[in-house]
Amino acid sequence: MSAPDRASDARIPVTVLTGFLGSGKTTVLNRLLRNRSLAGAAVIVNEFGAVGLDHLLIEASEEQFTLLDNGCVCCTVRGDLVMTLKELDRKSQAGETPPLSRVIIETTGLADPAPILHTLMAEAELMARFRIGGVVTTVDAVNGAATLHRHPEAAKQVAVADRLLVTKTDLVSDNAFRDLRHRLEHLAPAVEQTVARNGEVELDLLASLPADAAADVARIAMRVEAAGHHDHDCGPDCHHGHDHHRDAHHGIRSFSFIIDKPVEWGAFARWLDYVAALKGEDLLRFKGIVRTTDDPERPLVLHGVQHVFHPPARLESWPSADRRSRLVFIVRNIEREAIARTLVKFAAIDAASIATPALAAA
Ligand SMILES: Nc1nc2c(ncn2[C@@H]2O[C@H](COP(=O)(O)OP(=O)(O)OP(=O)(O)O)[C@@H](O)[C@H]2O)c(=O)[nH]1
Repeated sequence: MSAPDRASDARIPVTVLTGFLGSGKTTVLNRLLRNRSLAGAAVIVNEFGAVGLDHLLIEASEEQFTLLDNGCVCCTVRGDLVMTLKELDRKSQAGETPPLSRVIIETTGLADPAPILHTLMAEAELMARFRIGGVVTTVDAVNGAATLHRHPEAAKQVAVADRLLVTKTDLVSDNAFRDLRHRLEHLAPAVEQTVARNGEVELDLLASLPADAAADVARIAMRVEAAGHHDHDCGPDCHHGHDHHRDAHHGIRSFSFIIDKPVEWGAFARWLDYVAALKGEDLLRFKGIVRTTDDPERPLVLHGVQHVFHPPARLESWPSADRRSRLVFIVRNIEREAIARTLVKFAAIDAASIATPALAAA
């Protein structure tokens, strides 16, 4: 099928928002969604792990929001993505939801965006209604260089970008920032790099991406290929040649804890310091929503990305009826049981009040 003439292209743009674990995708998304021009946008979020927290932290209405948490959108739930897009379009055309102006897909931090783009572009029926509205990739200035070195998915995310958003520049030196910029220029030549501090981006970011930006399959393939060939200096920790599906069996995995009783923050914070110090590099991502004894009605939201633990943020109220503490880990070579033992020992949490999601649901 030939693509419609761009000048009169009335298809709905689909923007892919990607970037490695904890690099700031949700922070950027929330900032974008506050913009009134995105009122008619739908958001599809794909989460890695059994217990997702992003759906609680994304400031989108229920009507706007779809969570795909049954697997990764670049492989196992590609079909779900296609079905979700078709359903969003159907509802909007039938007048069941407001007219659809745009779709934003937030990938998991481990996703390879190229297969996602290929999936969308391969569906003629879908492409009659939607167009690829660009790929925006967040790169964390603190962990970015090491992550690009160790995780080929991260390099691919950069390689297919139409815009790079460098986040957390407030936490690094000018030299480190300059080095990262050079590295990004190397991986994605001629792609504009923008600083996005705490998610702050220009209001028309998505509209400013080139029309049908990433629709050139050959260009995507070339860039992804190039990204794979740049890291000649891989060290022993490099995961080149291992896609995340194999990594899921060779080390990268997700597990969660649900804690019934409120936790004492002092002990809990000491436990976090301990885990970060001991497991930092292999603790790829930690997210938590925590009920503390001192203020149980206002949960704390916690984010850790490798060695960096961001300051906890206090919510004014619980985002859903479930008021139990929930902790999500995405790790490499760390056993759930090892973390569970430290929770009991350092955070002084009664082992009986810690559950796996499956047990908790029972
Ligand atoms: N200091 C600082 N913190 C930031 C910045 N951008 C994001 N963060 C923090 O980084 C943490 C992770 O941000 P998220 O937006 O959840 O990252 P993400 O990419 O959506 O994470 P995953 O989807 O889990 O991979 C949060 O604590 C954010 O507040 C920034 O520019 N500066």
